[in-house]
Amino acid sequence: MRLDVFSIFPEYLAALDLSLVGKAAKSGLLDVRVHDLRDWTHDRHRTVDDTPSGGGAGMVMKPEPWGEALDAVAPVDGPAQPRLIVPTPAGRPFSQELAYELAAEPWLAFACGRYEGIDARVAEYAGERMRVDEVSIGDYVLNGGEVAVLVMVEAVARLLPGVIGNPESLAEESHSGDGLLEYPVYTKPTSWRGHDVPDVLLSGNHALIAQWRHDQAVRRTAERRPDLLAAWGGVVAGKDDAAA
Ligand SMILES: CC(C)N1CCN(Cc2ccc(Cn3ccc4ccc(-c5n[nH]c(N)c5C#N)cc43)cc2)CC1
Repeated sequence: MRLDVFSIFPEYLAALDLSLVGKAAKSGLLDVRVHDLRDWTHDRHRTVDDTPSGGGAGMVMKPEPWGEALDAVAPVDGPAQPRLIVPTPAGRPFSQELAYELAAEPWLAFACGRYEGIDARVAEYAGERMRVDEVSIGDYVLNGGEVAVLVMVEAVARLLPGVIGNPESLAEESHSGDGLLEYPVYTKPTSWRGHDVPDVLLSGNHALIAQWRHDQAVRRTAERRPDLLAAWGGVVAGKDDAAA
């Protein structure tokens, strides 16, 4: 997979050189290219913003640098086009489902806006030749799209074959698989500062362990994400499961 990221703070994306995404890039599973949007400005101040049409607070990102950047990186007459992801508070919710969908794409491009956002004509223009998704990572306000891109790239990259060591763990995660939050995890020592690993996990009885983990997942989901529990609609083994 090829990933292009456009930002006026390219150093913000240095985190993509680290850990899981960094290893995937070094191994050739990912081709990550970060671009400074100001490379497509032509004035002395490398201007990327201007006042909002119609008035209002703040500044809006000018369309010209974006148009030139997209044309340079994904030429109109090129052999392929990326799927363009534009983080915005007004976007469709990012989800594990969308992460899986994006993980199947050969080429993604991310447009990191700043100020009050990007001139709307940029998405319109790009939409004439590539799929454009305006996406939000949650109902809270950030100052720009870079953090959202780091979130989405990590969520997508870890789904790519060969990126994480144990693909089986993907099936048991929250927001994947059975729709429940995952159960609490423990490791050694079995007793730590007066807190013990639950006995069932030391029993060696895999059926009991599986049931306990399921019950814990249902309880956690009921406590923290009742909306997921409703969607899950699964059979709760005992009436006390969710309350246990
Ligand atoms: C009335 C008028 C003055 N208000 C002006 C502020 N408007 C909302 C507003 C607020 C902040 C920003 C800053 N910003 C610039 C690019 C950008 C990309 C993503 C996000 C972002 N925030 N939260 C998320 N989940 C995001 C994602 N994904 C934020 C971004 C952009 C836009 C609401 C209207």
